[in-house]
Amino acid sequence: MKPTEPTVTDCAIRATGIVRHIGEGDARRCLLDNVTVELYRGQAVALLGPSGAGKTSLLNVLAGLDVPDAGRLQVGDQVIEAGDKSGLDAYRRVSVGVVFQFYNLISSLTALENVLAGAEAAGLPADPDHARQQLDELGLRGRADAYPGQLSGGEQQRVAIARALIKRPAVLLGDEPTGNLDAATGDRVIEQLVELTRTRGTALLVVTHNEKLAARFDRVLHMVDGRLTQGAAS
Ligand SMILES: Nc1ncnc2c1ncn2[C@@H]1O[C@H](COP(=O)(O)OP(=O)(O)OP(=O)(O)O)[C@@H](O)[C@H]1O
Repeated sequence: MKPTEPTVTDCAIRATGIVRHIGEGDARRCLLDNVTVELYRGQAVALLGPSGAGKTSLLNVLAGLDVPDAGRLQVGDQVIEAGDKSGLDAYRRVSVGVVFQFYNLISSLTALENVLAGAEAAGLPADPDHARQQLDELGLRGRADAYPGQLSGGEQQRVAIARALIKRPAVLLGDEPTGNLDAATGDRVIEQLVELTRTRGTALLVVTHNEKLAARFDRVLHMVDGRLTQGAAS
């Protein structure tokens, strides 16, 4: 079931007028050209576009990993202007979870310890019961004490999702989170992500090349040459 039409108060994060360049002098080029986008609580959004369109660049700005040259991020009452480093650090730590194509789990830590590391990075107390519950929610009951090397790709990605969600971020971002998985496993991971988005009221944005997967989302954004061409308004 799709969520009801979002209202302005359902906005989890708003990025306004985001501009990002890279390089100097003649080599300077524009990666993000005045991008404005809103993500809503409980709404799953896919970001499609050709290779080099700027999808990862946008995700990295929304994740607080890259600093834009201009524009602002707004989450709840908090407004972070371009250049506000401490605001961006707090935003990244508290408000955003990110999952990547290659999971980025710490191989010397168990699944449970990886999830606890996600809580600690957000300044939350390490609560093993809560971390176990988070793993259970992702269908990983009984796998908490396994190391990443003992888990399948799909299981590792679900641990990475649990690690990102343990702090209950306002927004969860995925950069090709199924890119390293077979089609059936990728499908199940997306299904779980969309389901969790709805049950928890998190906003979800997933970069994908896969148009079939994109059809599983509530809304699809298209990016070309650093601009959102379709779907930026909900
Ligand atoms: N650090 C960087 N230095 C130089 N160029 C960069 C850098 N990061 C990105 N680019 C360039 O910016 C453009 C946008 O890259 P980006 O990774 O955001 O695109 P994308 O849409 O995610 O592509 P893909 O689908 O292939 O992952 C590309 O032309 C890329 O080569």
